[in-house]
Amino acid sequence: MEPANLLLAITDAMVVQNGTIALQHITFRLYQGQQWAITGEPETAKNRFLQAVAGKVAISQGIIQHHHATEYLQDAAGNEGYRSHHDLVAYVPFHHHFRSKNNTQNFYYQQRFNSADADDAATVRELLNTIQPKHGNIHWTPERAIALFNLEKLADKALIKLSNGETRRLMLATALVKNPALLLLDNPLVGLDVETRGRFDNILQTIIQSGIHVIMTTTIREIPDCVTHIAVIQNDTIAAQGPRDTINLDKYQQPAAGGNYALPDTLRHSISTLFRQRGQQPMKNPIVALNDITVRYGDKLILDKVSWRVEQGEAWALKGHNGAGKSTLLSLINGDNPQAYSNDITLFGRRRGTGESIWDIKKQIGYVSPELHQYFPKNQAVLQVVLSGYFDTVGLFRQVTPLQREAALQWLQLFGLADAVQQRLVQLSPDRQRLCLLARAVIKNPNLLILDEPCQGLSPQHREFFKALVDEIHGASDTTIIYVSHYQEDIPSCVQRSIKLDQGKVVEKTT
Ligand SMILES: Nc1ncnc2c1ncn2[C@@H]1O[C@H](COP(=O)(O)OP(=O)(O)OP(=O)(O)O)[C@@H](O)[C@H]1O
Repeated sequence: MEPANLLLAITDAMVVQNGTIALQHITFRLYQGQQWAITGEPETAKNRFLQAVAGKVAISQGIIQHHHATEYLQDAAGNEGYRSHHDLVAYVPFHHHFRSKNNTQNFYYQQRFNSADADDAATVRELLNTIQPKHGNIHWTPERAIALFNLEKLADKALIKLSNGETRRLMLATALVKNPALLLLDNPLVGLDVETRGRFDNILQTIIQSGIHVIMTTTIREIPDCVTHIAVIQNDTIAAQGPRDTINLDKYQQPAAGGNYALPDTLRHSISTLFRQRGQQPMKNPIVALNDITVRYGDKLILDKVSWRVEQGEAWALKGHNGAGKSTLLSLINGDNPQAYSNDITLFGRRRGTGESIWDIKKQIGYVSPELHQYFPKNQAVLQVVLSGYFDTVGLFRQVTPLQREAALQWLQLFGLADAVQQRLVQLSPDRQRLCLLARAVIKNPNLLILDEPCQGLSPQHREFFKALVDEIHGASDTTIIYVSHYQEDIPSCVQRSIKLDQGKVVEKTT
């Protein structure tokens, strides 16, 4: 007989993915009143842990018992309808799966910037109103969830129009409106700005006080105060678990997270060779010149008289809160926003709207962003994804040369993805998918690298690796860099200039 306060029991579970063991010997108990953080590395294993509890991946050995649902399932006896413990579990994944109103298509990546296309998308409130908890115990109404996540001003906005951070907040609200007993959060702080992260502990407290139990994956640096218990994953199993004050987290911090990561000499050599191999065409300055840029959708002003000049070889941080206008600004530079034509923009020494094609612009730019990651078709092989970076397409539709193929394999090797070359992107965990897209961004040795939250969801080790890589690329070439991050410590040291937006206005510039 299990104790009455045992809510979830996992016993000797194993998860196998693509023929490889992702997790094994997992034994875990969640008791009433406990809130758990699952930390450690790799991201894949943490992610699979949550997915196994959520029932998104099957365990191939062991048992998972949802005792929290016992009463709910017993109540069903004789009742209409099918009941499952899934009704009481809400899982917030890294990526959203919001669909258009007619439910037939996913959004596409530039859709947001073509506002006329957005009519098919439900609004925030409409989406929340469609969620019907299967049980009668409703505390979290759509309005309460909107208030908790500060979504009031966005409530009547189409989902597609939301910024990355706004979307993350909506995903959390969506899960809450399901009124779950168990809330599973996959890296919930990722993509949130400093202010929202500061409020996150209070938000979680409020959720917990309403009777919900939380299990979240997170990095060691970001375990919220209200977490009572910690499990540390190492490789494919739980290396330590227990009450928060009994776990010596220092033991599990990767040394690389200290910020002194140095690329091994062999890697540095490979990078400068890869960059020299292709060379860059001489460029006309300025790389970017924006003059009094204004972007508006309906009566909403998104960018308000923004001026900014970026010269070749400069490295800039683009800062600002969620919804400040950063991605919109970048969409003007990388050719994804039709409002570029009605503004005074010069790119790579040429005024926009003077006969250049979008492809002329894109071929100068290596780009990665949360939106690109979200919408990138994930059924292609990793090698193809990286190779598509040569052609600025989101799929590989052309023949590649043996040299290009060789370079792609080298980049994959550098990014630690050599074992995944033939796998489809979807088979990789989100952090490895991100690495693959980063390799895709750098492969053609672009004149301008636009890195919009490139480290989002990466492990501390991968983050440090990537920062060192950007420094190396910047040192080895005169690549211009625009870098967006909500974490100061994620910005590589070569990035010395910064511009900050607040509600679409430039409020700070450091040159
Ligand atoms: N087509 C559109 N119609 C109306 N509003 C829009 C549209 N596209 C974007 N917005 C709004 O413009 C604002 C700026 O969005 P943007 O994605 O540029 O922000 P951001 O600074 O990149 O935010 P984050 O840090 O969350 O990624 C947001 O409030 C967003 O909801």
